[in-house]
Amino acid sequence: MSRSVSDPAAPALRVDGISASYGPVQVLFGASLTVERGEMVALLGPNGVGKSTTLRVIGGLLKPDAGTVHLGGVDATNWSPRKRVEAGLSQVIGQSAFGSLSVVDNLRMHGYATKDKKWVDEAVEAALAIFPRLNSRRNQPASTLSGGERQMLALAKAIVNDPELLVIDEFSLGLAPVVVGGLCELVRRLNERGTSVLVVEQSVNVALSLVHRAYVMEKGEIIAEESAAVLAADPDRIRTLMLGGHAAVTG
Ligand SMILES: Nc1ncnc2c1ncn2[C@@H]1O[C@H](COP(=O)(O)OP(=O)(O)OP(=O)(O)O)[C@@H](O)[C@H]1O
Repeated sequence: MSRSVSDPAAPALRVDGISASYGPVQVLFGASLTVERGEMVALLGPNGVGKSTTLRVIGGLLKPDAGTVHLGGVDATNWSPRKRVEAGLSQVIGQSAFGSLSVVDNLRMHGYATKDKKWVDEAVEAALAIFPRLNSRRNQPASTLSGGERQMLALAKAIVNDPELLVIDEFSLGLAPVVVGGLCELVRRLNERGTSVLVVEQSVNVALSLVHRAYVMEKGEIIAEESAAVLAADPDRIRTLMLGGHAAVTG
């Protein structure tokens, strides 16, 4: 499926009624969410409620028991992870890199889905230009990078993919606030260029300062959906939701 086949009027991502399990243990119970084109959305919730599992289903790393995943209006539920990447999905999950390869080679490898290798070279340089710190370590093995530098590399890889939809799991984890600020700025820039964004983020403040809209998940279900500005203005409600409170939403 090439990117051009997707429907420009359709949402970048539509997850509809997803249920998923690890062996006999069901983790997701009919979760639904949408990311419109050009939108930045957060998926929030307490630990262990199924946020990362939702991202795994979106990326094709876990097959759902029920429900569908549409990318750009096209049913991608049964697509391989690779086909989803080719359709414009880029995921930043953890800080995985090929440790023995240099920063530059890690970035080049990430352009594998792109046929235009000249474009990949340009994209690698453009991505490195955004991160001078990473650029100064361009020929160093990825295994020698600090945590913050690895997150920069993970986002730089996403840029090389030039994604329609960027999905990020926990980019602020363990990073200094100044680094997180820089990463947020980069995500904003990508979004301004047209990339839609879905982010799972432990820090509610970081997430709400970045996104337009947020969903809150509890026990594998979406229990609230709100504009980020409305949610940010109501710290009591955020606290209740993040502690896992159905009552706060329905009441
Ligand atoms: N590979 C796995 N095998 C079995 N159970 C798993 C696996 N991965 C996650 N789980 C379980 O599924 C549930 C949901 O996990 P998930 O990682 O999706 O939650 P989360 O909301 O992302 O949590 P956190 O915010 O702590 O990262 C948890 O109970 C977790 O222990």
